[in-house]
Amino acid sequence: MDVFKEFRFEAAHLLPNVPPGHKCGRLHGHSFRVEVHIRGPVDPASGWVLDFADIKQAFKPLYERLDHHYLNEIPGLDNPTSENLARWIWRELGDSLPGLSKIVVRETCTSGCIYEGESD
Ligand SMILES: Nc1nc2c(c(=O)[nH]1)N=C([C@H](O)[C@H](O)COP(=O)(O)OP(=O)(O)OP(=O)(O)O)CN2
Ligand SMILES: [Zn+2]
Repeated sequence: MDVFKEFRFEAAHLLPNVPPGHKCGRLHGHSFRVEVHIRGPVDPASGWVLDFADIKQAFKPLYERLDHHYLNEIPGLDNPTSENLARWIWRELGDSLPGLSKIVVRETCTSGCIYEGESD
């Protein structure tokens, strides 16, 4: 079964590799939403796959680095597309979250990406 926790943060970015005149080449901000999904069996004693609080704890250091920051200045996020942000979050969470199965990044109400690991 999958469980997930959603996080929200505010951040600024620009996309350095878009064609000249593209709106995303200009500095702008988003209220990003990120879902962190964990897959595993439901423990019969606790009745859960993983305590939601454990996901929150694992994401906290990333939240501190992302919220109200300029994403382009974060090492590894010099081209902070939704796709690169999802991959960066996956890698940064690393071994701290066994069973990590999916990262969903929503950049706006209408756009985002779903990342399910290095094979993507
Ligand atoms: N595949 C991707 N395409 C785009 C990304 C991205 O990360 N991956 N990012 C952007 C921009 O950052 C932009 O801020 C968001 O794009 P968009 O959905 O076009 O934003 P709008 O608010 O203009 O969306 P509408 O709902 O169409 O008004 C661009 N592309
Ligand atoms: Zn943007």
